Amino acid sequence: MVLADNGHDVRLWARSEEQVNEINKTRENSRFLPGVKLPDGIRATTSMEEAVKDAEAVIIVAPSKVMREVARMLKPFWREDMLCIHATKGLEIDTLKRMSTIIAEELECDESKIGVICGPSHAEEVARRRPTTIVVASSKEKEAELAQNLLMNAYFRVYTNRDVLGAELAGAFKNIIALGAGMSDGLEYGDNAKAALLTRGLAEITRVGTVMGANPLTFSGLAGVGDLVVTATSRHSRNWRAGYLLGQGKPLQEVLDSMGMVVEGIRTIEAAHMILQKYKVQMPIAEQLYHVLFEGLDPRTAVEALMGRGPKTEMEMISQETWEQWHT
Ligand SMILES: NC(=O)c1ccc[n+]([C@@H]2O[C@H](COP(=O)([O-])OP(=O)(O)OC[C@H]3O[C@@H](n4cnc5c(N)ncnc54)[C@H](O)[C@@H]3O)[C@@H](O)[C@H]2O)c1
Ligand SMILES: O=P(O)(O)OC[C@H](O)CO
Repeated sequence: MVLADNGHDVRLWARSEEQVNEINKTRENSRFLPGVKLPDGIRATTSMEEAVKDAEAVIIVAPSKVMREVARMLKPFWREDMLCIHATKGLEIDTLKRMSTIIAEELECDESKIGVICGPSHAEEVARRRPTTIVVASSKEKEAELAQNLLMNAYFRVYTNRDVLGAELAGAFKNIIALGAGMSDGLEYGDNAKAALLTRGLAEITRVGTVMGANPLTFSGLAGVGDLVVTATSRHSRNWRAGYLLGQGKPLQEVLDSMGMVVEGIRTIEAAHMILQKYKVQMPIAEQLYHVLFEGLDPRTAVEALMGRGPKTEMEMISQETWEQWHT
């Protein structure tokens, strides 16, 4: 919608013929964005070739679980001169790879060709043209600026950032903490507990992101703090809602069945469980969430475990030893 509002010719690929027909005939996507009239400049299609042919830019927004599959479908029609960015907030669980790596592998291009857009932007509000700010990260300054020019308008403000790795990790990890904040709300633990989770959660994801090579400042920006705030507080947030239902004692499968949309945080908690073992970095909140989601731990016991940890300094990020292990 943002691109169409900016006067671009937009083709929207989807796999469901029913949804494509609905969009083209009624200008509405009644399942995901009921009540929103889509601009005439958007043409939906089930043909990847038709969607991508002659395009200047391609934006991929598939759930992380199917990113590889979708990028593989794009490959025959992809050209090196196309701008390619994604908006997916997750990791590949088995390999811990980021989405830009997966896309580059499938398109057989250099990873620096792939950028990411992230930041606090629930589709429900962007589609109603409510003021929104995002960040586009690309290691190529020119490509970041091209994406900025394509997307920016009066209600959609776009910043650039060169730290693709940091932006992707911040976008994926904030879902873990937002899910934890939802769980805290589901347990009716109040505002102090939620503020603590968000603050210490930000410290936790910044710490692990830095060990993995991110610029810590990216986590203070729109991709980190900005998206953490929106995902942990918005009524539109799937991750917060899933956590809320879990905190109320609903079983994981029942929660997933009731959502009807992707909840990236759940898979990212699985990934974090592997990351903390691989990078030997502490992720206490993610670890407790893993025990709750996948090992049946009572959420109240998880909170007791977090509160009962030994005394610490607030400023501790990572040990010199850990830093040297990953950066020398
Ligand atoms: N919804 C938002 O406001 C928002 C904002 C920013 C980023 N994101 C990110 O975008 C990604 C997708 O989220 P979403 O909100 O669109 O999820 P969603 O659950 O609302 O929609 C997922 C879409 O992917 C399609 N899909 C599922 N499997 C597929 C496959 N194998 N091939 C092709 N398409 C397939 C589904 O049919 C559906 O249309 C996530 O990583 C999410 O974090 C979402
Ligand atoms: O609805 P959520 O929790 O998946 O969050 C979606 C986006 O990341 C918000 O920017």
